[in-house]
Amino acid sequence: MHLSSVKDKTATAHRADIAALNYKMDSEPSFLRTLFSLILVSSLLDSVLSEVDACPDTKTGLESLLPSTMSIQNASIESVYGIMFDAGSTGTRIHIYSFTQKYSDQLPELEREIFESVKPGLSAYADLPEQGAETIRGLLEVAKNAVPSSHWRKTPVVLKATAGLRLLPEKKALALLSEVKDILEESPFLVPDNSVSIMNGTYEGILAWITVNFLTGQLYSQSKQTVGILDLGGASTQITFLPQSEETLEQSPLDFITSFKMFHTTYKLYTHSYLGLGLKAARLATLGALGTGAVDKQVFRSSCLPRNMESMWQFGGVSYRYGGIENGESGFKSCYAEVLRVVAGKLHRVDEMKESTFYAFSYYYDRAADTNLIDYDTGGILEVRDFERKAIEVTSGCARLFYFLFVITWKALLPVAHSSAWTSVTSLPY
Ligand SMILES: Nc1nc2c(ncn2[C@@H]2O[C@H](COP(=O)(O)OP(=O)(O)O)[C@@H](O)[C@H]2O)c(=O)[nH]1
Ligand SMILES: [Ca+2]
Repeated sequence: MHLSSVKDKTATAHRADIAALNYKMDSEPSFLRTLFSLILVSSLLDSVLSEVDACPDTKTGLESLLPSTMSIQNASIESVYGIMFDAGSTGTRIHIYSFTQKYSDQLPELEREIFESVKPGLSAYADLPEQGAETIRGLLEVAKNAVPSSHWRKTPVVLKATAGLRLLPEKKALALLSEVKDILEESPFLVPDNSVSIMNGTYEGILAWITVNFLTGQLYSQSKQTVGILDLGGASTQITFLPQSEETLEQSPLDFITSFKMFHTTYKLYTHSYLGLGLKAARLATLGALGTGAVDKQVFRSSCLPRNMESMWQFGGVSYRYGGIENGESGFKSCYAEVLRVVAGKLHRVDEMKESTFYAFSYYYDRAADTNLIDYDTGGILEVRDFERKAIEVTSGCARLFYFLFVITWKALLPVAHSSAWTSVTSLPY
């Protein structure tokens, strides 16, 4: 099964009837923008999120994650606003949404989204929580300009952190969140209880799956041919799909299967977030630099890099020197073996994925576009083996820094590393 995919390059706001939820990819080319918005808006509803339980066979209130619940606390027939921070491992992004509700008995429509981002992410300020929280203050200024002052006090603001903070020692993560909460509370916006937290990896996967499948029309179609999702972030990677085979349900680890009820249907999803196997965290592990902190003058070497290459790289607020192995091995084969050691024993593979269709985004998209596997503007359809082919190509070519990044991207696909699996690479535009 093929799916076309698009990348919405329009940075400008568009009108999208998210209430109707009847997007078809052909008829709504900018649906991907809406897609990410939905994930985030769903997350705005913290009370709802707290009902989602990752335990197997738990019925949840996920119906209420749908836009029908977006008439949050400040609903009226005028515009309503919501502010969502996505505190990712590589950057913090603010999404400011406005909705309109023409008639009080109708659902609100997404009218506009304003987006801004800063780098690095909060986790880079693990030892400087106040400074980290200041990055939020800057983004809140954008929100103050976007939301009319008459609406500030009724506009909820929520921050969800992902894998960067999950990887930090709890004390440091909590210190950051507490500073951030203080900054939000100093702002003129509405700060609901529990508005600043770390989102668990299972929610992250489920929300992305729900959103993609709503927007592709699968959840309310008769056939319910849902698609899986693959999200490759900086510090974690999520895979979520609806198993068709009993074998998958029976043979998967218990905590990979999550049940929830939505629209009178119970979904049993396979979902897992691999913490530490995001693109950047996996690269650190391959370099042997994970958890070493700032090591002065040490150069972390890998056969994934050209022999004579040496450079600096930053992740999570730490600078690393890294380079190739002079007079040593270099190239795809040895690089592959190195990366294999990092993922060995950590990945769960399921046979039925061979036949499945996935939507892949984040670094899957970025790297595929960077290496011309897909068009940056329109996305494309790929098979896992296309990533592999490209990895071989760039590692055996001239000294391209890319290739290190690339092999990891490909390895990170291993949860679905059956080369016949179709992957529709899509982008969630900024
Ligand atoms: N298109 C788009 N991509 C995003 C957005 N936010 C994050 N990304 C992508 O996510 C990747 C970075 O992951 P990040 O969220 O920082 O790390 P995580 O905490 O491990 O999920 C990059 O590929 C980004 O391009 C967004 O709002 N839109
Ligand atoms: Ca992310």
